[in-house]
Amino acid sequence: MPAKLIDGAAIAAEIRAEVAREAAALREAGVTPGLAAIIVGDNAASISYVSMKTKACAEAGIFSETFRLPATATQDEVIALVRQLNADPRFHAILPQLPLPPQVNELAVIDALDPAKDADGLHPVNLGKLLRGELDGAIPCTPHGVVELLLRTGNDPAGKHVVVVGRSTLVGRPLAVLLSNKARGGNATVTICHTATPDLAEHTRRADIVVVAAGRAGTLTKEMVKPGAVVIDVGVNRVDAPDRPSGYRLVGDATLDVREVASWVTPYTGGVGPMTVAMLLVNTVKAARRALEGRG
Ligand SMILES: Nc1nc(=O)c2c([nH]1)NC[C@@H]1CN(c3ccc(C(=O)N[C@@H](CCC(=O)O)C(=O)O)cc3)C=[N+]21
Repeated sequence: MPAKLIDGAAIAAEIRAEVAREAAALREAGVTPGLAAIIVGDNAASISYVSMKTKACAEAGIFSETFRLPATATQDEVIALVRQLNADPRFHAILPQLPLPPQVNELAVIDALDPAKDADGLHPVNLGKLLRGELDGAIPCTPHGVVELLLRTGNDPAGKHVVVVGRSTLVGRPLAVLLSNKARGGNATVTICHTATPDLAEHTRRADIVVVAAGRAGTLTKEMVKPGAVVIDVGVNRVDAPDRPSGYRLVGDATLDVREVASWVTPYTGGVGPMTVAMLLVNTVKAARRALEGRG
């Protein structure tokens, strides 16, 4: 039986509707949740992603504004903008869209954020809280979205063996922490691998759930998946497609044939991507709630 496709777009819409109800309650209490997005330069993908995010904010009743700096902006200029937004009470969350130009150190920009306004959950204070199992702060959006996809398709990771392929600070490592925490969405047995792991297939074949977040097409193939396992594909890779007007198409880190053996898989689009956006909105209303309750 072919795998069922996980409808990330539908689950994300469900979460955005929950966020909209929370945003309405916050407005009722006198606080309009606000998100500030920062784009440095003219990267077309960044502009498109941020416009998806601000559109999602508008639909959920979250105020948002995008701040643009030229591609030549210095690190000090970016940090000055972050500090200005840290002090601006209209914004409860700040999103410096990545990647930043080479002259700007991304970690330095993230470190300059008020941890209470960290939309992505990437500030060291929030990553540290995550490691301590304190989940009241911002949680990295893509890992959080992966956990919600599992929970909301009846694939609670508790008691399962999850193999995460990819060790990035953005996805793989925070995901492994979330899955192993003693909390909702956690209690799994977690193995972290990467593309240089010897005998990667030996590990992935033992998994009840495989999450591929390696950033390389073809990382996970059918032979590497246990029959009936769940496959979550976080990868976004461009491959040449001369037949397309754009000249490329997007594929994940898993090959399509994993669908012949898995029980559930995420599609290349409409899977994890829309969840990343939904969880950004979750972090924004959580930050507004903390500010309202004086926990900011
Ligand atoms: N500070 C920061 N935070 C981020 O969360 C962040 C970032 N920088 N930089 C770039 C990556 C990428 N990212 C995506 C969000 C949504 C989709 C998404 O919804 N994709 C659609 C397809 C959209 C398309 O066709 O391009 C889908 O999967 O169905 C994908 C990728 C967030 N990122």
